[in-house]
Amino acid sequence: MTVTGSSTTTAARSPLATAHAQLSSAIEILGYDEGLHAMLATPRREITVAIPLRRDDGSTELFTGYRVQHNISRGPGKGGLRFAPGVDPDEVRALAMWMTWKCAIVDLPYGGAKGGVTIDPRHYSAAELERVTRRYTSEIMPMIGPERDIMAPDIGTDEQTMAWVMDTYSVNKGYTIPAVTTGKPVAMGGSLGRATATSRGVVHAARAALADAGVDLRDVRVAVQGFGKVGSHATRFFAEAGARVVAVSDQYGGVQAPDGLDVPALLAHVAATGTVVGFGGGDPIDNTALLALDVDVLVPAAVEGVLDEETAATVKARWVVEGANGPTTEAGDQVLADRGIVVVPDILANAGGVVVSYFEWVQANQAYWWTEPEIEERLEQRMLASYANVAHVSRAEGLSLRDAALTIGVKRVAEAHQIRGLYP
Ligand SMILES: NC(=O)C1=CN([C@@H]2O[C@H](COP(=O)(O)OP(=O)(O)OC[C@H]3O[C@@H](n4cnc5c(N)ncnc54)[C@H](OP(=O)(O)O)[C@@H]3O)[C@@H](O)[C@H]2O)C=CC1
Ligand SMILES: O=C(O)CCC(=O)C(=O)O
Repeated sequence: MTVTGSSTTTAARSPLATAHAQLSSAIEILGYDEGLHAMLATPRREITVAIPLRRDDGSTELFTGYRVQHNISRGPGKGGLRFAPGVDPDEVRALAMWMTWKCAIVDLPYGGAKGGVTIDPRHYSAAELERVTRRYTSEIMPMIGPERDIMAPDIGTDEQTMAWVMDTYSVNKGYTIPAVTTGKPVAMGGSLGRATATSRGVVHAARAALADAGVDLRDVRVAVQGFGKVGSHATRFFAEAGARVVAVSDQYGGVQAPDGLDVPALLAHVAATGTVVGFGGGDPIDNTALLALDVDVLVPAAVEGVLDEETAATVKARWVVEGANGPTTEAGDQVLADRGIVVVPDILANAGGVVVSYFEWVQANQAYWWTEPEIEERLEQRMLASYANVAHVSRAEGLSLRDAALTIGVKRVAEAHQIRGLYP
């Protein structure tokens, strides 16, 4: 297949190579032809923008930003904005493609999109990050909007970033348009429950997968890689549900305690120091060793590609529940499958965030706000129903959970194309 607009010569471990391999697998299972394959593999629209920054010290730096709308057949583009030093166009394309399948799997009226800026936010002041965010937003303005493409936080961005995007967009339009972003502060149109939604969804998905094997969450040991917005709340919810969280990490390193970490004390340590490293209630562990710990459930909740052919061979967990997007490479996936390890895939396991983003968008469009119990209940229903559907297809068709989820998502998107008359 020749795919225009995206590199097919990406290194075997790149997120885009992984995303393309996953799509190819779904296309083969579904028996779709090469024309449809090429269309589903190719982003509908992309923009690359230059972002000059006047630094606080008066010097100037230039950054590059991207927004990719992978698919918009089921509705507007939807997906996060990432600030990280490794952001490149192919990574954003992969992340946008995963958003398309994810939104379709949990049956949201959205396509898939993603954005990124190649910047390490740890090295810039809040005022500098605000200027970068506003310039990025101004540059991509023609592509976004509540009916076109709706942004949310991802790695290196947060609710403050979404407030700046929303304000920049609104000021340019001349009136307040809260529905252009989700994951905003609750005080200005954000939804209750969005900040914790991805993590709650991860725990719902883990609980459902364990239940399929007759295992209770209270009887498992969990390791979580990544202690940001997804990993930190997931750690808390696993512990609150009675699981024993025995290891966590961030990009500086990790901490383990075989009898279980004291999670409230760990959260207090991170609030005080900004890292899990140095927590007195455990021993140091590095990120690679964490993946190989003797646990029941492993939750990669940091970056892509950490479970490759080599590291997957060291995993001792029975379940890998993907909080991060794309943590497992194609080769890593095969190794895990060969070893009988159940992978609850990212496009299902971490969909809780976009589900509550959808709730936030609906609330903003109606200017009517739901209660937290309403949101939590609807999130749980959506996650469990989506998991049940994926598990059913997996059993009925003899597919891995990833292939089952992919075929559901890809099929729904292909059907939208066919019904709208865009294909054939
Ligand atoms: N936020 C959301 O709602 C959603 C996020 N996701 C995905 O979840 C993952 C995490 O996102 P999020 O929590 O929002 O991002 P954050 O920026 O809040 O946190 C990222 C975490 O990963 C750690 N990290 C970064 N690089 C590495 C590394 N090389 N090894 C180990 N840890 C590392 C960071 O460490 P440090 O704290 O030291 O910087 C931080 O703890 C991403 O894959 C994202 O796409 C998926 C769905 C929704
Ligand atoms: O909440 C959203 O809109 C998207 C979150 C996101 O970027 C993701 O699910 O990967």
